[in-house]
Amino acid sequence: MEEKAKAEEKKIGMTETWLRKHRLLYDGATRHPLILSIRDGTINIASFKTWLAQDYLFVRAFVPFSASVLIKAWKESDESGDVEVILGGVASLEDEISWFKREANKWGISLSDVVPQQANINYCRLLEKLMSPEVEYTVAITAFWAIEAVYQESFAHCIEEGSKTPAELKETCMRWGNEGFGQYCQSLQKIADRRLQKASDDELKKAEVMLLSVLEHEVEFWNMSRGNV
Ligand SMILES: Cc1ncc(CN)c(N)n1
Repeated sequence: MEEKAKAEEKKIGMTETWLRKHRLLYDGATRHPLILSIRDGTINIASFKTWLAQDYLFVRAFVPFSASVLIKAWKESDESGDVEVILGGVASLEDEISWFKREANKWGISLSDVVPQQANINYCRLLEKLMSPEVEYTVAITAFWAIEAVYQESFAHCIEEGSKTPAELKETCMRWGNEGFGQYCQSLQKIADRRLQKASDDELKKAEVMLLSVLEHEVEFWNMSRGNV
């Protein structure tokens, strides 16, 4: 039976079907040693600072990518509600960038001196490719959901009961691990599932390959902090 029919039979979306199929890679992205070290309190602060500085640069590139998804939703979506959901995400990025600046200041990081590492350059390149008008909305929204979901799952794990996350890192974990962000990710997942249900086989293949690419880039992104271990 083809995957789409299997998903329908099990009453789960295509994204969940893919996450089950690629569990190992998804766990690699959401249960990375950096995340586990935050959760168990053994984090090396230099690793955290590397992640923070690199992620600031990533988020700056994530702004135009998010805007490009918004444009695709406006042009291609069959449901007007998609625009509101994505707009909410775009709007929150201004606050996120301000937060990065404050947080960097707190840790004595000069953001203007941060040089992007190769994994970051590669990931930002992927975002740029996704911004192309040739990339279908279905593929772009799948990537958008996956990028946000990895952070949500990762940081939510650090604030679950029993975690020993250091007090000074709790705010960072709350930023992506909070319930509101979780609901936003679920809304994105619903949009992606709705689009994938109607997608052609060719689009489905492209979206699945894109999901794998996002997960691989996320793992590489976390790995940058290993230079400090
Ligand atoms: C690498 C990365 N991936 C995802 C997110 C969440 N927007 C982020 N800030 N940085």
